[in-house]
Amino acid sequence: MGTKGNDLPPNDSVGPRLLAVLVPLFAVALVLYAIRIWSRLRPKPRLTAADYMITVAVVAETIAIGFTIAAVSRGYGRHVWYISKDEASDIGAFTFVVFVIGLWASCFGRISVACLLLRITPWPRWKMLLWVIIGFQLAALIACDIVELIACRPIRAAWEPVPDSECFPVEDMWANAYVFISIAMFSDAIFALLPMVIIWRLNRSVVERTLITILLALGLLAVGAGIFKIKVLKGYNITAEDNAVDQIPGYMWARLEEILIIVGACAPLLKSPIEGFLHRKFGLPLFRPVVRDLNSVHSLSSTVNVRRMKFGKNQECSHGTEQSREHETWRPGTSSISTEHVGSRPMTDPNIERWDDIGLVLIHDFISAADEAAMIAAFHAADPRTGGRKRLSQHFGYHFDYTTFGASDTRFTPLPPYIANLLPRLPVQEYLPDQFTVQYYPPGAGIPPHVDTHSMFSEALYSLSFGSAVPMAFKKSGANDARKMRLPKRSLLASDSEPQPPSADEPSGPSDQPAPPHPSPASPASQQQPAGGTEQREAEDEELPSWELLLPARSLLLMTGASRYGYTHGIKGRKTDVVGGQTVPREGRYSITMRTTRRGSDIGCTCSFPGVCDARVREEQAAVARDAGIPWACSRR
Ligand SMILES: O=C(O)CCC(=O)C(=O)O
Ligand SMILES: [Fe+2]
Repeated sequence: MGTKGNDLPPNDSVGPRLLAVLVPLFAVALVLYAIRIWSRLRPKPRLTAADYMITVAVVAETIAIGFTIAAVSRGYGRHVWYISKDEASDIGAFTFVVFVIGLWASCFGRISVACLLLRITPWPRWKMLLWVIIGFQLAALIACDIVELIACRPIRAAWEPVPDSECFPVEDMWANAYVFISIAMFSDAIFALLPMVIIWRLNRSVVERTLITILLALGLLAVGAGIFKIKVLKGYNITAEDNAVDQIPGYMWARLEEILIIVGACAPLLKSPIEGFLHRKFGLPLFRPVVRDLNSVHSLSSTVNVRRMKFGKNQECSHGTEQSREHETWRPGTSSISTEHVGSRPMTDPNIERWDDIGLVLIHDFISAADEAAMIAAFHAADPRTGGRKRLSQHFGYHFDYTTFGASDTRFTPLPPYIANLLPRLPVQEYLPDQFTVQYYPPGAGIPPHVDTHSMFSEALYSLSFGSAVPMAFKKSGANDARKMRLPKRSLLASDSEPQPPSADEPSGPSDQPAPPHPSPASPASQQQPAGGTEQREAEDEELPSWELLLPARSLLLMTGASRYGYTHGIKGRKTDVVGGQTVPREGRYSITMRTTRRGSDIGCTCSFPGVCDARVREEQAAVARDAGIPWACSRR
């Protein structure tokens, strides 16, 4: 020993202080992890790759902390002169395990964050980057652990003196560590940056976005710990006699980094539990979209007394089976819709027509003639075709996905100014559309009757009409529509590039339906669930209320509640329409359909119109198949 007698430092240990920092923080990480997994398992299991990855990280860190405690109990943290040979050997072996396994905790923690970001990132380039990061993390983990394990022959020489052993040169081991640290820092920087970019583009309330950002920012603490680790490692002398004690600060920062990665990865998932807690304890509203009074946002209505528009309880697409069962009593024709209310105008503003009982609002002159001309020019600058017979579509924001009737996760086209400028003026401001389909309907083109997918899009749907007027046909959904939902293929395809199958629902010829709408009350027969076969169902569906509503050029239609969930809408493919008793030839008509996508656990629907809810239909099909013993793979949730 080089240091003798009085020169020896006192026989104390920094080990307990090391544990005093690491153990409580690790306990916090475990609690966060438990809450995360708990919230992902209830009401029904929704574990994703990110959850499995973080579980690997937590198991690895549990082992690392366990071996750290074992090492401290054998004297890790004491000066070398007060440790026996056996203790030194144990400490060396235990901390060796921690170095090898600790890498798993940090790597799988980062991979878990990457999996989470992959789910919410719409941009393919960022997705690619995330996959590259996952690849690098795995490669670095494997390479680092292999180097650690083969560095010394025999392996024991890595932590205790062994005669005639051979180890890699110290410089090579440092190079290995620096490569790993660089990859880690790069990944952490991306993880810190990317969520900010994504979250602030989501159509969520500012409060919600701020909460998610703060929670995600916790991950930045791990970056800080990584920087400290590098700092102390730089000053570390591996050949110093008392190097086990000198190692402790670097050891502590390395474990802190691992634990903070786990904390950072779990924290954003706590949004829902925190939201629920704030709601229960302090009565704060849930982060749910709320519908604003048209008066307060729309200049056209600023001087009139518009009835406040809210989603009634039986119109809201809410979560919870109990509530949805309760709503199953809803039948076409039994709501408070009657000719008394429908078609009347409860306000004096001639620009706004509304049918509150079915949640339908039509705002006339929503855009100016100059805006209309600019929109038409913008559409044809991108697609000059006007002579065809088929509907043409252009997609902005998340593209409409004609295979799922939802929105693409990956295809996103930034909004042109003419669409972006509409957003602040939309009546429902609490959530804004992020899926836009601009369509051109040449004379004779239409769109089959359909209910926009319940599970994939939020309640409010918009259709902005321009170019010319067209009657939109509404019909209460009946058993026949429910039957159609069960067919494997439905199609709204229409553009030349996306051929539209012929639809029996699109007869040509003049309309004999007047506008504005006057749906007749349903006959008692239609209020019963039909018991007979297809023909009987179709016959009964014929009796359901239907009407056509003329959508004038420059008007904005807002569908919510029953008109959104419980009615089909469509445009008959005709060359002429009867408007006010006059036969009017159709002209080219344009529309912008605006929808808000549901993502992740928001997908799915237990709303008041289960008969035509696509999510419910899939669940039913899966249940039937399960009961019949047929393996069924389809479940969107
Ligand atoms: O063109 C319209 O106004 C409506 C289009 C529509 O219903 C749809 O794309 O789902
Ligand atoms: Fe639609």
